[in-house]
Amino acid sequence: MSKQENKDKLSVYEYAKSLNMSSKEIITILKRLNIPVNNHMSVMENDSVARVEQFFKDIKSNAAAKRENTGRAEAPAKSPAPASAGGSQTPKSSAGDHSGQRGDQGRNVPHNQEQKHHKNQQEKQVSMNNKSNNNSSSASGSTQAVQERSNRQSGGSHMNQSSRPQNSQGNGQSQGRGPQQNRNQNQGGGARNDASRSGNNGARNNQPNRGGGSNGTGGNTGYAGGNRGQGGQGGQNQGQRKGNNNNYNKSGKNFDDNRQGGFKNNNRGGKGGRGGRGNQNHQPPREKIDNTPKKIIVRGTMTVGETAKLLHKDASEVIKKLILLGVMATINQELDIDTILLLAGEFGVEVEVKIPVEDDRFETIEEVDDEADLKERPPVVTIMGHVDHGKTTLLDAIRSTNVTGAEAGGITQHIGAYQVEINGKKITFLDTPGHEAFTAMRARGAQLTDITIIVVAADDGVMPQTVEAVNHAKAAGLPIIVAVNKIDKPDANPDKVKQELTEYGLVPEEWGGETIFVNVSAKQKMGLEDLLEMILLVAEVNEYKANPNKRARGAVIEAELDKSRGPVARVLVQHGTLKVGDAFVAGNSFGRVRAMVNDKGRRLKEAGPSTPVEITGLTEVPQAGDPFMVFEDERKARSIADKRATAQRQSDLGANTRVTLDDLFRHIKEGEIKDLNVIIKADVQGSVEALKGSLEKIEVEGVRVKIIHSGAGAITESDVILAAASNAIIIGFNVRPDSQTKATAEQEKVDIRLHRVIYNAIEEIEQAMKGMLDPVYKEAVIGHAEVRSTFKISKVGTIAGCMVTSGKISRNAEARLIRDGIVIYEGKIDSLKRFKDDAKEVAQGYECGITLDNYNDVKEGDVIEAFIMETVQPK
Ligand SMILES: Nc1nc2c(ncn2[C@@H]2O[C@H](COP(=O)(O)OP(=O)(O)OP(=O)(O)O)[C@@H](O)[C@H]2O)c(=O)[nH]1
Repeated sequence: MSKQENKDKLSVYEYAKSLNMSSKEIITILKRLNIPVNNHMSVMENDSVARVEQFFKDIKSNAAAKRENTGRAEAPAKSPAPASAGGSQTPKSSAGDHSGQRGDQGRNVPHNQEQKHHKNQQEKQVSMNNKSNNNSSSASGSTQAVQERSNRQSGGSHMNQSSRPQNSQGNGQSQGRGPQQNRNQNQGGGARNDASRSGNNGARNNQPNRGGGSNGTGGNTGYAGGNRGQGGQGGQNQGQRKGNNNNYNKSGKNFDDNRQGGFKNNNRGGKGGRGGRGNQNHQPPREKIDNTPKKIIVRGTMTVGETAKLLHKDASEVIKKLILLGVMATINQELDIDTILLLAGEFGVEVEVKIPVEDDRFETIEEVDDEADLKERPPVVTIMGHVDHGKTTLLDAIRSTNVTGAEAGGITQHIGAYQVEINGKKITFLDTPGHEAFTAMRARGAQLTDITIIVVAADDGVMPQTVEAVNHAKAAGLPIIVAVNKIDKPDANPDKVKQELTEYGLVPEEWGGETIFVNVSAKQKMGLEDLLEMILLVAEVNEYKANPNKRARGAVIEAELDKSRGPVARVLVQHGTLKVGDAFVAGNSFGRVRAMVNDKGRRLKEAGPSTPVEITGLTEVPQAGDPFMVFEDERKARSIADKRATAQRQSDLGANTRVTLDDLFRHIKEGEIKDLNVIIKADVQGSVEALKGSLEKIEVEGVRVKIIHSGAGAITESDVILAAASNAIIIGFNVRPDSQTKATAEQEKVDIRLHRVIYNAIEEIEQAMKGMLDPVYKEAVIGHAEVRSTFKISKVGTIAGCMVTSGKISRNAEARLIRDGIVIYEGKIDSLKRFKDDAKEVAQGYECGITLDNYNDVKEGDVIEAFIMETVQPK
């Protein structure tokens, strides 16, 4: 607890995270305690923390007292064996961790497996405490603090049964720990750190997954968890959270492993006593013969009433149990699966969770493999850079010089990517150079690339698209290697390139930075080996790995309809191994791999991670960037493809999933957004810098503005694609998108905000982040007219002879004059005439004369955009 106080003030979110709970749960508790709280970003005052802690304690002690009573009443003569005393459950496999653990402490048995479990247990405890216990040493005092806290949350509760009889035996847990146990504690801590760095803690630790309970990080079982004293339940619940992924991966077998299997395995942890390991030899005999089922199957959330029915209990009995678990519920209240698991555990009922995995959204299935199953794989590289700086030449040069001996002479085939070999290691190059293609793929959800090479011509230096490429690579969070090309040219100046790139955060290693620069000449084939070696170096540092021993998944690089072979897809296998005969889904199409050819034109039977292959056997042509995955049979693949097609149709019609300023606050409130990604385009660099500087200073409740790209010039399609891929909004200052860009933005649902006053742009963002943006008016462009000629008439000014090219121009609309994508005037239309007559409006395809209010510098080729301000229904 004292550690808690030492902490700097945390937000609800951070606090919840430190307890492995959700913000929602903490907010519920705060509300229940009448502590004012707004959302997950609200600050947790020390007092609030203390009260929440107290709340946990109260619940815990209530539960302990209650259990003690029940324990006495139900099993007075129970064996002191720790696990069996814990009420109804003696965990089987996964629960074995907990029970074994308790046993360990008492017995100090240096049994390997049990130690492992023990370690896992510690890991979990520590990881739950990651805020406060980083410094916690092996001293059992601090251990106790750690445990105490973890106990409050979830599985830890079973450790905490100090009030229970069996603990008299197992009290070594935290106080009487022998040296060996202390060491374990340390190991646990260390492991936790590792794991959490990888963002993967539970999963990694879970490796054998036998100990679902202690391994799972799903301590997020809610404050209710504090009550559950039963190890088995704890195990059950936590394991289930993560078990989903782990089971999938570790099995090494394919299909079903991501489904209920995961739950099922872990659930056994919740089962009372059946098959308990070794020393947990006796299961407490059921005291009363009742009709409580041994096992229930849960397929999703249920109301209290439904749960009670399933458990063959009275609703009142269930509600009572829930109160003890810290959940105030009415009969019609929905219970989430975690709570149902807890509840069932309280009644000693095993739960099998059968949540239909959304196979149709298979790209979202996260797979976490056992470290042991991961094998090194070739890095996947994309080449980007300014036009004519030599991307294609470089790709060709690498390809032609680095084919392996055996393959030399083979006919190379364009399959969207190719592999070269150097020093016995392979590198995969995607051979559609350019950041647009790269980001377009990313926008479709395909993250194919590991490393980007930015090609800069040494005689030309950093150009606009070089900067774009750098920003696109950075937005994707990828390592960058700079290939300074054309060094054979007499006017080549590689140092200038280095100098220029420092401005964009790419500082060469020799200047103290971290970016690798390699001088090459694609044309003369100089420096290519260096470049490849540097790629391998980056790959080595980043340890790109994949598990080849599972069903394949990856993404479509490109696809087309071949006259003789039907739909052909070129895919990059990213995980697993793709085999001829595999049934698969690619995007919304499906098929069975009929034939598979590599980039050398050779037929393959199998293709492992990072291998590009061309496959035939599809029913339709998928799109570049579509995810693909292998399924157990064609029937399944067909049904998934169908579902995906339907879902896509619906989402095409449906809501906008991209962030917009109008719904930004909602995203922030729901914790979906940590950074507001922004792309800035302005007429001059000065304005870009000014906007950048001001926007970067904005911070509202921990959410910051992150400028992912900026530049002077019109808003381009590439900007829109980057925004779509990075969930960004675009701010245009005195610039406009052209019509094609606008159409793409509409299609991709990218929010473009155009301003002429910097202050307004900043204020708009700030207000949106605070949820105060309530746009009453929104601009609606009604038409465009192109200036075909101009006439100067004294006293009137310059009349623009125009052709209305889209929509209409209305006399009372507002107008802006655009020259080369840049807004040079914004104001009112002064007069609108058809021939000599005043006109109210002029439609597309008609000529008209326009004068602008107080503005005469109109030139041929300018575009007049007419717009009106419309009221917007507040969302
Ligand atoms: N001297 C010299 N010329 C080169 C070198 N690399 C490429 N070039 C030339 O530069 C021109 C452009 O090369 P590309 O490979 O087409 O450039 P790119 O970046 O792929 O161009 P886009 O596909 O249009 O974006 C060609 O005429 C090449 O022959 C080099 O190392 N030295």
